[in-house]
Amino acid sequence: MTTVIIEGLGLIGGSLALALKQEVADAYLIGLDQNLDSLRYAKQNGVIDEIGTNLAAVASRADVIILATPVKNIAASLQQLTQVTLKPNVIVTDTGSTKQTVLAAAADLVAQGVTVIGGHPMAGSHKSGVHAANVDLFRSAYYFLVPSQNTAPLQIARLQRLLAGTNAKFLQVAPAEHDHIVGMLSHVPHMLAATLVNETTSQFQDSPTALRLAAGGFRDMTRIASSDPQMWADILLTNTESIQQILHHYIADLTELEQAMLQRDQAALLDFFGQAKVTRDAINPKKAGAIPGFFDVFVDIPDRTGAIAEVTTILAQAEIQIVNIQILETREELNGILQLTFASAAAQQKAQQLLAAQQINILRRA
Ligand SMILES: NC(=O)C1=CN([C@@H]2O[C@H](COP(=O)(O)OP(=O)(O)OC[C@H]3O[C@@H](n4cnc5c(N)ncnc54)[C@H](O)[C@@H]3O)[C@@H](O)[C@H]2O)C=CC1
Ligand SMILES: O=C(O)C(=O)Cc1ccc(O)cc1
Repeated sequence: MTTVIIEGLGLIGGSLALALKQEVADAYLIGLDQNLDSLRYAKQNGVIDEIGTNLAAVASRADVIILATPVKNIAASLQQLTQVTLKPNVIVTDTGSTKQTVLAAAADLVAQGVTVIGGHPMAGSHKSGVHAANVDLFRSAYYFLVPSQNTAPLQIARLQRLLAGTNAKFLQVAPAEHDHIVGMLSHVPHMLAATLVNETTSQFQDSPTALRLAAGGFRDMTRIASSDPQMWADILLTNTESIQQILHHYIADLTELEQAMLQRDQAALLDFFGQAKVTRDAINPKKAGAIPGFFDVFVDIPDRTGAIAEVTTILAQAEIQIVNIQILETREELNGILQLTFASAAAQQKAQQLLAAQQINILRRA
């Protein structure tokens, strides 16, 4: 039996639990969470086998311990584990979005000879909680592994085998390198998304309905502003240095752009937007592994009762799982657009074929 403890049964912990169960035949999962409803839901739905009381009480039984709470709590749990006698071969890993803080908090545990391998799956969602957990969440996404000093390569290979059910692509990096990469690709973009929403709300204070006019670009850029505030506060407080450096570059870039505009420097403006377009066009949106790694189908929905149910029934009958469903109100007087998100390219393609066969109008994009 492989006993796995997962602390934090939210979106990420819950999805990892499902992937582990699928891959590791003898896995026995003990779940811990401050939210009792999540624990009960996880037990009732077979996500875990046992509800744990507290980490210190169950840790000595574990072959693997996965910490999947917000980052500050991960650091606290790593400290807590120094007070427990763990199995000699145990692997302690986490899913936190920042790694220098986590690995620094693990130093005492590592000094005791415990294997600590930081982890960070680069897939997720703006949704949270165990109800949003999905066995396919990490498929084809990158999954950073950040070993501590002196980690035995055999232990890294063992962890990768245990996590093989995620179907993720593992990538080993050092803590500082990790924090800089995700600072650029994830943390600062989240700050910009939230700033866009807050600044716009504040400027539209006297016309609260103006936000409804937001077109596709604003919606695309701000989806991630719906993410969990606690998680993002922790991320900023634990990757401060990398984020500050990146922000300095952004401020300089925006100032330069402002100057080019004020000086009517058309060549500089064309160069600025041209460079961005060339790079953005080269990112293949269908290529998995980017954040968030989702596969969308956009459907034209006539404004009549039951139209959405027709679409979802066709997909349900074919047992195609919809990861997310959203009505886009980009064209208010016309038909609505239904955005259906699937977990894989195969599911996306099958859905497209089935809907088209039923004369449902598939749009190339929203
Ligand atoms: N949401 C995302 O897209 C991604 C998140 N991560 C990281 O994974 C970790 C978990 O994130 P999510 O699953 O999205 O969050 P979540 O909010 O869905 O789940 C976190 C879970 O931890 C529990 N929890 C919070 N504080 C606790 C404490 N002190 N003791 C016990 N349980 C506690 C909560 O009740 C919740 O069930 C975070 O460190 C986050 O930075 C990593 C990759 C992607
Ligand atoms: O939803 C999105 O686009 C994300 O950016 C998901 C995400 C959030 C936090 C991470 O540490 C990694 C991935």
